[in-house]
Amino acid sequence: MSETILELDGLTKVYPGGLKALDDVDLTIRKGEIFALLGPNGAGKTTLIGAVCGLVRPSSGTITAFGHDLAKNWRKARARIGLVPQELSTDMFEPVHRAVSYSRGLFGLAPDPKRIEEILRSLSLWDKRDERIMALSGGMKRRVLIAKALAHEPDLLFLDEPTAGVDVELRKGMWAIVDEMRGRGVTIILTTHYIEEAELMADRVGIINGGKLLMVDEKEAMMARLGRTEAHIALAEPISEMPASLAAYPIEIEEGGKSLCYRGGDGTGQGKADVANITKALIVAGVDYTGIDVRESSLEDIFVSLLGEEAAA
Ligand SMILES: Nc1ncnc2c1ncn2[C@@H]1O[C@H](COP(=O)(O)OP(=O)(O)OP(=O)(O)O)[C@@H](O)[C@H]1O
Repeated sequence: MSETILELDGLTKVYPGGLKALDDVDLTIRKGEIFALLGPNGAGKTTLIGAVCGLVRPSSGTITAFGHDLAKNWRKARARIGLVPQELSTDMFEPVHRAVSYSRGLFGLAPDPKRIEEILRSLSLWDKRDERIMALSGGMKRRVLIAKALAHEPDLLFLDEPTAGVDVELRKGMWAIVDEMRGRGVTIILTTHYIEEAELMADRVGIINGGKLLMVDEKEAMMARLGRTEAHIALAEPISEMPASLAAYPIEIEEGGKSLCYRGGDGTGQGKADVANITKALIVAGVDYTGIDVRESSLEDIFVSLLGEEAAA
């Protein structure tokens, strides 16, 4: 088990006015992992990041980063944490290079032009280094945000919706950058609406809604535990009754008898095996079919059904 670098214990934030944006959140982040925090709008993701980065004062609970209690020793821990916020709020009039160098200095690190050049080059910003940030495209501005966060060589990096509103190409570029940072041993916590992004990048996933962390698990384990298989079998002739040999399966007659729908399995291949057995049983029962469409559920299906269950509870 690798080293814990961030620990939230009972973290709660109640905003003035009474809104509970974080509700007793416990979370442990391990060195080197990519953790995706998934949640709908207003779930509390940005508040959680803000609490760790010193932008939001927790109402109760503790945050321990790199062994320091943030309430007592904020500066030491904060110097090792980078934040790529959703939007650029300052520096608009500054040239790229100066803004990024300045970010490094903010954390008390000595100037290191070589390192800044390396960062700017890796983000394809070197050619733009003398341009004012305001003159850059949205995608380039986002890269500047990343460059600023990397300038002080953080060990823990927060990416708040890194690819919201960016085109597919830049999104892929961003994933490549995240991958490269992972390779350098940086621990990454990213928030995202794009579940595909979590599915692709994350080692572990946390699902947050209404300030509550509903579930945290290894991505693969979550998908195996909560995943389902859905199969639609189109029949050659409509049927009105299910063959008796299929009674034990989670299967229903749909489309007025024209198709059968199987919803079951456990995300580990059981569903596919069931579907194979069902098709054999259909042949034995003399029910002919013309096509089968099998789909394994995605993290998105799991996410949607978890939120749905919570709303129904
Ligand atoms: N400064 C504030 N004062 C009062 N309420 C706030 C403040 N900041 C956030 N909130 C509220 O707290 C809740 C959580 O907001 P937060 O920004 O953390 O959610 P989020 O998960 O990051 O959402 P999004 O995906 O839309 O960015 C929301 O209901 C929001 O309106």
